[in-house]
Amino acid sequence: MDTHDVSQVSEYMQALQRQKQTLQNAQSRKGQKPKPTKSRDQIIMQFMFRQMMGRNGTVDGHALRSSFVPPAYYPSVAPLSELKKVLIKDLTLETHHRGSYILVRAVTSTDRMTAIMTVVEDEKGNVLMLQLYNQEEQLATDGRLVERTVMLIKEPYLKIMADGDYGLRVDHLSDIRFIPDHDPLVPSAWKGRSKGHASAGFWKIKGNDFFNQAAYYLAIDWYTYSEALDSSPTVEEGLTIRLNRALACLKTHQFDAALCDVELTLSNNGSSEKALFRKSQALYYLQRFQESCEVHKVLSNAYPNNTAAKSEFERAIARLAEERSGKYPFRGLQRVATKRRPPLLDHATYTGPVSVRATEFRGRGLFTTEAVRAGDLLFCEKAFAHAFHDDTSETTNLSLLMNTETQTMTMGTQAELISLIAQKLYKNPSLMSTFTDLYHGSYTPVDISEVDGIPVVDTFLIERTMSLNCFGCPVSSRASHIATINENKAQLEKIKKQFHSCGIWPLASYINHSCYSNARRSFIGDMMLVRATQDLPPNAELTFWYQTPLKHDTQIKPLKLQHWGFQCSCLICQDLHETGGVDLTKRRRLFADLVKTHQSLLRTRKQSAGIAKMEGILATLEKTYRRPSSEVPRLEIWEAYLSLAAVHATSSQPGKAIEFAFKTLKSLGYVIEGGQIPHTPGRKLLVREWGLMMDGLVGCWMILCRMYCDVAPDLADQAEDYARTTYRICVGEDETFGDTYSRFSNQVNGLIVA
Ligand SMILES: C[S@@+](CC[C@H](N)C(=O)[O-])C[C@H]1O[C@@H](n2cnc3c(N)ncnc32)[C@H](O)[C@@H]1O
Repeated sequence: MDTHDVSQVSEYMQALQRQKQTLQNAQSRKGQKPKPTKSRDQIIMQFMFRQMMGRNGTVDGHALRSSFVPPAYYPSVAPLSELKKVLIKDLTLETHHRGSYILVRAVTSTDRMTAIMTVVEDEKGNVLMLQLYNQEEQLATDGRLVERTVMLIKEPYLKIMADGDYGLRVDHLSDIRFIPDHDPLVPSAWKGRSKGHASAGFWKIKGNDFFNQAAYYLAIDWYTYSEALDSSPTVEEGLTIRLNRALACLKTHQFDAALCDVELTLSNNGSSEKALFRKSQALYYLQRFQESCEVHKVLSNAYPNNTAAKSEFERAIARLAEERSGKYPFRGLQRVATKRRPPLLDHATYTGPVSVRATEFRGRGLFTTEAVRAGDLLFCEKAFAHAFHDDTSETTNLSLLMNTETQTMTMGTQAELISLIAQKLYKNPSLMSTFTDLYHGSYTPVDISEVDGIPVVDTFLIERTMSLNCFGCPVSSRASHIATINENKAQLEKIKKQFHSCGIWPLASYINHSCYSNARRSFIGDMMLVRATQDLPPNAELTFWYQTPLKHDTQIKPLKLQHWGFQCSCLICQDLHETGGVDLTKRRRLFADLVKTHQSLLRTRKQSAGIAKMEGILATLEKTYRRPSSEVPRLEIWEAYLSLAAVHATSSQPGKAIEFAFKTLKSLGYVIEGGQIPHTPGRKLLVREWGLMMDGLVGCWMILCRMYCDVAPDLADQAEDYARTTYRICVGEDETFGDTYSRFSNQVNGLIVA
């Protein structure tokens, strides 16, 4: 949704076709034995040369990676004890070697492209390229994967790589294990100097050394040896080691594991200060704020002088309050979102009056649980995962993600988002169902969630789910709103690029699409806010746009929603479908004429002829609609009306300006009572029914407010209130309304920021 889909762009379609051809060629060799054309030394030299030479193509001056999603295959769900060891010579091309595992050792350092790459050898000294997908970047830098690291790959997949060489490709995090030196699986020829019988204290000190060097994964390994080996730690030592490991787990975002370690410590010593503190932290980062506060309560009673714990307690209390009330310090959120990179905000999810239920025809949907008013906050959700693209930075994480099976291509941070989700689930399996419950089309996942005590994470399930549920997002909807209103091309272009950032918001993912939507999403950093755009009764199904219908310069035609496998059947789409060919052709012609006349009106000083022409076209265009606008909004004409309202406001014609502002609102389905000129004092301005929500409507209400100041002052505040509500819906909050709009602005639409 709002991602940069380039599936229909010919330049990229060719790349997709080429990739398909490469795959087909590779498939034709499936099952064959590889015929190596390069010696071990040549493969290693070539890899090191590429490491030195650097990267591939650029887009808009930025390096662009291509990321190909291979044909989907399942992660290994077999316990290691059931797998048979094989060597490189036993592998065949384009084959998933089910029932086997291979043990390899890195013979080079790593290189980071779309995957982390290294050359590996088996026990016979034969070598292959190894491509590890979806791993966190630190894997290549924090000491976990260096020359001589031993790895076990379950059910290995040997493929022909893009350059024709052979490589082991690992897409699923749970298919690879990094094997410590002391492990019995490591062949004696590869073992370093054995430290197998050192004391628990020795292992702990080694772990602490790594911890102090911020090599947290290695620290965890050493702490773990001290438990696993026969080093007979004392009870005291065992508890300390667990506590240290819990801290290293917190540092590496393995909150489930941290909880597990502290729980064990607390079962021995229920009042351990460190264990309580670490527990409260793990719960906080798992967003279990209520539980975190409960642990903090115990902690603060037992250790009232722990100042660090006190401030963390305050933080947890603030999150709990947000979670319960939906009240946020929005101005502060906006400030942090524009400064922090990536713009990840430390705030809680608020779930308002909504719940997920089955719909009649479109799977599950999100419904109101009570009556809500236009502008009400339905929920404010922290991203489950968020991949940020910083357009101002020299380095980039942009990639072209291509899936030949689903024929889709997106330009942006989707490839990174897949990796982030995979890592999060692998590290915290307690969060698995939040993501895997989301809609994933026809993909059938494996039904095993854990093997040998390790979570099974299916990258292809993540990819399918991500592609159907991912939202493109700006850093702040306020910035996009301002750029839209200013029609600042350069800024709009920049904002559009920011939609290369994307994320997953699970609750929002249950909202189905309708062009005639009744809810709207906005973003502040990685928080998505969804507000009602209409007054809604209880049990109303919420809908928003997957794509904005009829954006500037687009044709009158239904949205392309094939990617999600449905056609919109809302009233607008039904009406478009039912409108006869003659009327539609006429509407298209008139619309094109309107856009042209509008553009020349903006360029000329002598506006009267242009205004008259536009009014004439609009009057004829109105006749091509069969149903009243209160039933079916008229998406093609509201902008022209708004423009005319602005023109009349500029030339101090309040009557005309108010008339066209009302026509703008009416064309979008609004039903308004009162407010017409001449005004009867005491008669209120009331939106009886809200129509479609557009950014431009804030300015429309501000035009009304300013005109009323002259001709019906008692209505000015009401119009401004509607402007504020409209702003709140579009931007997410209204704390910054006064910083953005004013009735005393130089611009007729009230905007006061450039
Ligand atoms: C992001 S999910 C929305 C939640 C989904 N309905 C569920 O059951 O989880 C997107 C999928 O919902 C369905 N969907 C959304 N809007 C729809 C609509 N207007 N008509 C039919 N199906 C729709 C499509 O299957 C689409 O691929």
